[in-house]
Amino acid sequence: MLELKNLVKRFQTLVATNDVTMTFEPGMIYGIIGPNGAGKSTLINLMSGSFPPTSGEIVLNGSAVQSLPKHKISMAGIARTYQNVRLFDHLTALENLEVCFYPTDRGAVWKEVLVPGYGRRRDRERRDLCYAILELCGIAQYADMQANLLPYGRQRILEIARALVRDPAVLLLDEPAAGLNHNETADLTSRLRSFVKPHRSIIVVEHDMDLVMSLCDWIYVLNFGSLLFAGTPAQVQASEVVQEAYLGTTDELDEIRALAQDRKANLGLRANADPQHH
Ligand SMILES: Nc1ncnc2c1ncn2[C@@H]1O[C@H](COP(=O)(O)OP(=O)(O)OP(=O)(O)O)[C@@H](O)[C@H]1O
Repeated sequence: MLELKNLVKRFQTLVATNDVTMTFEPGMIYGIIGPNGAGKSTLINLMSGSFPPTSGEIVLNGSAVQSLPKHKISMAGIARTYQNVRLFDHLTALENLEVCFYPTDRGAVWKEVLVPGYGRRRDRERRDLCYAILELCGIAQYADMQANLLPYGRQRILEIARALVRDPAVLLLDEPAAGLNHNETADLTSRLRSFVKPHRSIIVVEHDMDLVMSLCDWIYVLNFGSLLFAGTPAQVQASEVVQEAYLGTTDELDEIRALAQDRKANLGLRANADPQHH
């Protein structure tokens, strides 16, 4: 279980995260929504250790992790993806997953010397595991293709596949549907459901309301850095406080949907125009 306790993040005078307390139970998919600048990305950056909170606690399965460096938070079981694709462009899809094992390979060097065949067997096991994750993500046919040559939608799934390699307790997805077309988004939605595990929470920050409402078990709504509302998708949709503060009047809902679509399309165009983009 992941708990945020009275989390605060200040950037000079700006309070980007204002006394936020949230709980994420395993086996559930959570959405974090809110208007532009509400503090969604800041929250993901805090949870994944990209920067430390000004105050408050982040507790993963009973241990406070807010002071740990980013790689230790990742090893503790919090994995993330980014708004923009950050793959190793010139490695294959499979290699992009395999590299996740290397920074924590201490001790294995001795075993490779002392135990005949150890290195080869370990590499094969890892390769099989990575291939199985590509299969789970529906992209095994791209295993040997250089990452930057994959279609954009597949690159986004590959990022999620990479985040799954170490079997994380928490999977943080920052705008996973950005740049995806309608069919790709529908495919992503059903795949994300299959990534839920009894020991894992999935947390999605997303502007695509259809995806959030159809996918998430529980939604946290942020506004000006503070937690405005928490509830099921139905409760969020019915909430007047959310409609007023976030969605505006119900008449504006279609407009907001159209804006979200534009944003997705723009991100997709940008990514397609620049496959080297990080
Ligand atoms: N590194 C930073 N330095 C200074 N201010 C920042 C930094 N990161 C975010 N902010 C500010 O914190 C506030 C929250 O930003 P954040 O990106 O978390 O919002 P968001 O809800 O993710 O927005 P969007 O939906 O547009 O991505 C904004 O006012 C933003 O300008």
